[in-house]
Amino acid sequence: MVIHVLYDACCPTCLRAIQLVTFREDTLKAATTELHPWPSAGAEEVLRGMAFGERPASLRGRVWAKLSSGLVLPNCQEDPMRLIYEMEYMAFVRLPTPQIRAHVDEIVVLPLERARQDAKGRARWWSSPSALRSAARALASQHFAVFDDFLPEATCEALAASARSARPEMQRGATGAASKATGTDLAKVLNEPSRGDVVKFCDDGKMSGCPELLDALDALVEGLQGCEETRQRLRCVDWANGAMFAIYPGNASRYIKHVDNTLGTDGRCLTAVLYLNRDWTKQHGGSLRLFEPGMQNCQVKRDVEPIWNRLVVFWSTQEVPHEVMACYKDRLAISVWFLCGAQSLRSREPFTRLFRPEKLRCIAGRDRRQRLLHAAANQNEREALAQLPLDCTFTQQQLSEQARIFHWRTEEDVQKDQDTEQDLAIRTAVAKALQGVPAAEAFQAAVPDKMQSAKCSLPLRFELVEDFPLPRRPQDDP
Ligand SMILES: O=C(O)CCC(=O)C(=O)O
Ligand SMILES: [Fe+2]
Repeated sequence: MVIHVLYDACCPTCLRAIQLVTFREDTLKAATTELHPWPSAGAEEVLRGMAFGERPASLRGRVWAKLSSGLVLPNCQEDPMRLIYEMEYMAFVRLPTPQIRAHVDEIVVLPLERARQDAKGRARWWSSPSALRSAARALASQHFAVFDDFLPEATCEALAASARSARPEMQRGATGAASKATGTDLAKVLNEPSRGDVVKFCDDGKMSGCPELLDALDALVEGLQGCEETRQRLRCVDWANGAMFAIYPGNASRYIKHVDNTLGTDGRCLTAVLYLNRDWTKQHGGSLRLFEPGMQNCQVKRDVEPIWNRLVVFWSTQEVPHEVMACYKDRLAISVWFLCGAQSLRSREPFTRLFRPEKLRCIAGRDRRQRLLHAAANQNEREALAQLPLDCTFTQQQLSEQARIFHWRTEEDVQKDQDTEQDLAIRTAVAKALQGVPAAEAFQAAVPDKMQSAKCSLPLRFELVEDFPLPRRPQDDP
């Protein structure tokens, strides 16, 4: 299980990228890659193993990698950190120990499973007070909850049929980078192997099965709002976007580890995903992998298989980094995000979406105006909100005014606040190494002591945190 890396051995840019990879491999103290200079017999062998569509026309000036899942990462010479991310993942990822597994099952899986069985096939079994309480406890303590048999069978069938008929219109799912890219950059970002699904948003909620799905999800969220453990957190969660139909089309497609609401500014509070895959087995891959809190955390909390009529809900925050593991068969998922009005008021994009009823609906038939006012932090904000039309596009002048009243912050400002000194140091070091400074030297200067002996196993790509507590390997457990 290694990453096969093919590179043009005569290209200086490729060689610098490979130097960085070699440096990281040494400091990881784990064999994660096999390097194949091109041209060579070894490189030809790896190329022969690639499906026709994945094979580069030529490796001149290029670094390509083939991951152990079979997925191909093209053009790593442009961004070697993508490859280093994969190496770090292999070296650091820790599967749940039997103890973690038992603990998570005890809190999250078993209570809801018991409630489901006790309900003996009753529709909306999850809406009983005791089931809701179990779900609220699971969310509060482990940040996620799983519900099997969530919808009536006929609704699932309708949704699956909707997905099949929408498939020709589905487009590659976008990662955060897409919002900043334009033109050819955008095309590149949308062809990323980091996210391989095709998606379609059902904004008007009219696709067959959608009204029933949204109605059930609203009822669930409303139920959770009545539970002590989740009441405060869901206090201003009155909003939801249209359902996103997503198909991962096999071929080792996946969605790498991420947090939905990365900066905690886009308004998303709770993620709900319904899976509609019959006869799904382990061989098909495609589990939703949930990690312990913090993007740098490599400890897996639980893998959830995307089986027919299973709903998983989790916080959209840094508490739940997650990924979709490589899929080897079509995998259908429908996601809906529930948003917090109070958070949405604090920055421009989320704010303006509150005034676009065709993009963002108020859940459970609630009154838009009333929920807007409820989200306000003070009288001044309430007065401003009371005057705005509920469906409006803002002029520049209006936007400046709202920015002042609601103290909007830009993503860049928030990102800067969240960047640690080490993040900056690493970015600088990587840039230097790519300009030709020997990697050891670049990192020595930029991250003094951090890359030395005992601490050298820290992830580069994730935040470098002082004394980062590396989860223990399962076999280290007493
Ligand atoms: O399909 C899934 O299991 C989760 C997808 C996901 O993480 C996302 O679209 O943000
Ligand atoms: Fe996600």
